[in-house]
Amino acid sequence: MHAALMLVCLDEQSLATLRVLGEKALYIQEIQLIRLGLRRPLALSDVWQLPERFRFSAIQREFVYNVDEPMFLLRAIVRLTWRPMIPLLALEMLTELSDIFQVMASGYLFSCFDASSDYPWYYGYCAALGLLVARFICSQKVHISRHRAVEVKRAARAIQLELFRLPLTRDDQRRFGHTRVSPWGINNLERYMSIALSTIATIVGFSAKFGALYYIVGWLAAIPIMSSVVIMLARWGFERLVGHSSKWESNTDVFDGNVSEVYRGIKAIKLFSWERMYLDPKLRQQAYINNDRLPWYAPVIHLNGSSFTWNERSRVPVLKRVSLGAAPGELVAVTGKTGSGKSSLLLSICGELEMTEGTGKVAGSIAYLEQSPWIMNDTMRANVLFGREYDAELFAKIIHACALTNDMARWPHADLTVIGERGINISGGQRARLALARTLYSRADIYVLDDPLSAVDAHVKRHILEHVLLDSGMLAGKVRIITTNSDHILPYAHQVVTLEDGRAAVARQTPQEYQPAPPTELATR
Ligand SMILES: Nc1ncnc2c1ncn2[C@@H]1O[C@H](COP(=O)(O)OP(=O)(O)OP(=O)(O)O)[C@@H](O)[C@H]1O
Repeated sequence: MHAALMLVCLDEQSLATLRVLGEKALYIQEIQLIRLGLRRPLALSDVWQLPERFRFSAIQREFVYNVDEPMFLLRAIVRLTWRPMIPLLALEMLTELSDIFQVMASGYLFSCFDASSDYPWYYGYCAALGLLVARFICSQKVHISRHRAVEVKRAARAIQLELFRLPLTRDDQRRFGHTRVSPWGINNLERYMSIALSTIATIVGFSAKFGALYYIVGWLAAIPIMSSVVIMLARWGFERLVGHSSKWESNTDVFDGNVSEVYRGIKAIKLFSWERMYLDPKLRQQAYINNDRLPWYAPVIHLNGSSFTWNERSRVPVLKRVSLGAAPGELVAVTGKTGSGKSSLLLSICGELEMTEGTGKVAGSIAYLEQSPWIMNDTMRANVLFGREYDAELFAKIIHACALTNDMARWPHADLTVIGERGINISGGQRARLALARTLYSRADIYVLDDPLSAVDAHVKRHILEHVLLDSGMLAGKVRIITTNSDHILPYAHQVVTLEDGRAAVARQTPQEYQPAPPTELATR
């Protein structure tokens, strides 16, 4: 039965697929893989290939994403499911008919035992054989619906992953969040699809049964159908009567749903070997650029009445009941007297301090710039890259933004000059800008910068404000939390957090537009 199911459901690759399935049944591929693994380390290409229609390329061909088309999702579902669903529905119909045939065959079989019956001798054998075959077909009902569930899962996963991936590959403004499909709808796609398809299967099954019964008993066939409808209505009414779940229950449902959604997504990527496609560096780069197009994945900071302590034992809070939120594109300036807890607030956001009270959420990758940055005994370039891949264009952009171009020109080997303990000495200002460049190169979602301008002179300060920190700079669109002991940055911030004895007063404001100073030769310190 399984082989029959595979044969009718698979496309032109069915024979190859069946061979693979046969090998799988005998564990031939696993044994070969183990033997290969004993000889040398395994690579991704050593793992056996999936059948063609399960491959990502096949799914991409079937699925054409178009946000302008209102029925695109329905169309995608139909395109992805109709081919395997038709034979499955036909088989479901066959099982329903076998149900009826079973009753009829039993009737014939019993009548053969009647001494007065004038049926020929082989009639009973045929009825018994028919009964056996009908019972076998009926017993396959569960496998057919399981097969349907697998098909639904595959189609739903493919659509979900494409809905997530495709907007990342686009440069235009067709955002994921702008589709007509809500995130909740996408998360529950599999459930909706399986409800819709089982409804279709039920209708098909009912029709088949009704047709067969009508053929045998005429309009009396309507009685079981009517009773099924009455039972369904009664069940629906009963569920409405007692099924009002509490808000807590529904919130738990949403939470559970989201967590299992994440697990299912990971499983699907692994199961269908789609990692390679997701590891495409171009896609990752685009995902980084378009990150703000995904509103529910956007990096955020949200502290609600949160207290933090340095000392896990005494739990004396250094920050008391801080409430603070920051969204992408916001610059938050943190100010206060020395020792008021500015650095502690930044480290709390980085997750370094223990939260003793309240709630807190920080979503997104964080780049942290400490007050006294550490410089490696290595080249200037290595100090900026910090183990990351060299991107000449980005590197040059960052060097200019951090006002390091002139310094680099004066060093004997430019960016390959060795600096640090045994290299040339660099000033405090150069050290600060080098560390800032390293922070920028990390390309994080959230930038947590502890007094980045404290060691640089007024000219350089203006340059960095304009080219890096403010809305005109490289970090525009990012969450920026910056501590400062001077007033330079405050007018340009979206929020000003004033700390006093660990308590935070948060003031929202409309940031002033930065007026760039006329270009001058940058002095370095
Ligand atoms: N690593 C640490 N371990 C224990 N306590 C610390 C630590 N760092 C800071 N503190 C304490 O936390 C409190 C706030 O210090 P924090 O460095 O956050 O202040 P600040 O406002 O950043 O000061 P400054 O402007 O001088 O940098 C101080 O009482 C300090 O002693």
